[in-house]
Amino acid sequence: MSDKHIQWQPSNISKKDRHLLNSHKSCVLWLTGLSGSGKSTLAYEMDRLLYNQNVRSYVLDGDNLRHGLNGNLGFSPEDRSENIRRTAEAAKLLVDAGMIAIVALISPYRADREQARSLFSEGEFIEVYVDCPLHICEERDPKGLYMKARAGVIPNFTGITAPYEQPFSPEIVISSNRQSLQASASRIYDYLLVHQIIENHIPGISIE
Ligand SMILES: Nc1ncnc2c1ncn2[C@@H]1O[C@H](COP(=O)(O)OS(=O)(=O)O)[C@@H](OP(=O)(O)O)[C@H]1O
Ligand SMILES: Nc1ncnc2c1ncn2[C@@H]1O[C@H](COP(=O)(O)OP(=O)(O)O)[C@@H](O)[C@H]1O
Repeated sequence: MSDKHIQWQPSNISKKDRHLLNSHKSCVLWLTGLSGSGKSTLAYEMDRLLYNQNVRSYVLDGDNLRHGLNGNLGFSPEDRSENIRRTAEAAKLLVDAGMIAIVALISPYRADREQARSLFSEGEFIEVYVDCPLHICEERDPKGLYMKARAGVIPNFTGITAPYEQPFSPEIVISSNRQSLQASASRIYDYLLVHQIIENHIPGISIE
């Protein structure tokens, strides 16, 4: 809650000025989906793709944020809401700084995602549903967490003992069990081009 004695300090440089400097617009790519659906893999692939096209981007990954900014939060519905609120505020700062913020959070509740969306202007919040059937995520189990959740070692595990609410109308749907990683990244890249958030840039430094 903001205090009535705290005033907003305006900047001399607008978001539009930063877009001019960067030669691209800014937005948030909000990747939501089950654990193991491929959010982090896709987020970092997008980051590399954008970097190689001279586009400023940065990944806010749930696991990483829970080591610092969100380190005091657990997995109750209230803590997940707070996790999403803080991450959305951090993404808003990156968008204000002229960057493409790539958020990879399970963000299982629709209401929390809608709250996050409400912080942004029209067209700035791009919800990407990383769709993957639970049984495939469980087969992948890249961190062995589903096994622990089934064994009762991890409580409130999304998809097993806690809910995941699918988005009703995400801007982009990725089926990570049917599309390759490269095809998924290209799909998002094309969305950014079509919506004139980025243009085809002259490639700069290349990261393999
Ligand atoms: N109970 C429970 N449920 C779901 N996930 C769990 C849980 N406990 C730990 N983990 C690990 O934490 C990562 C999810 O963190 P998020 O910040 O993305 O979650 S949330 O958006 O607040 O729901 C998640 O990362 P991803 O697998 O990358 O999604 C897990 O590695
Ligand atoms: N098309 C795909 N897109 C993303 N990940 C994929 C794909 N196919 C297989 N995978 C694998 O699925 C796993 C997804 O793990 P991760 O990216 O950590 O998911 P999440 O961040 O959603 O928990 C990785 O081991 C990745 O290699």
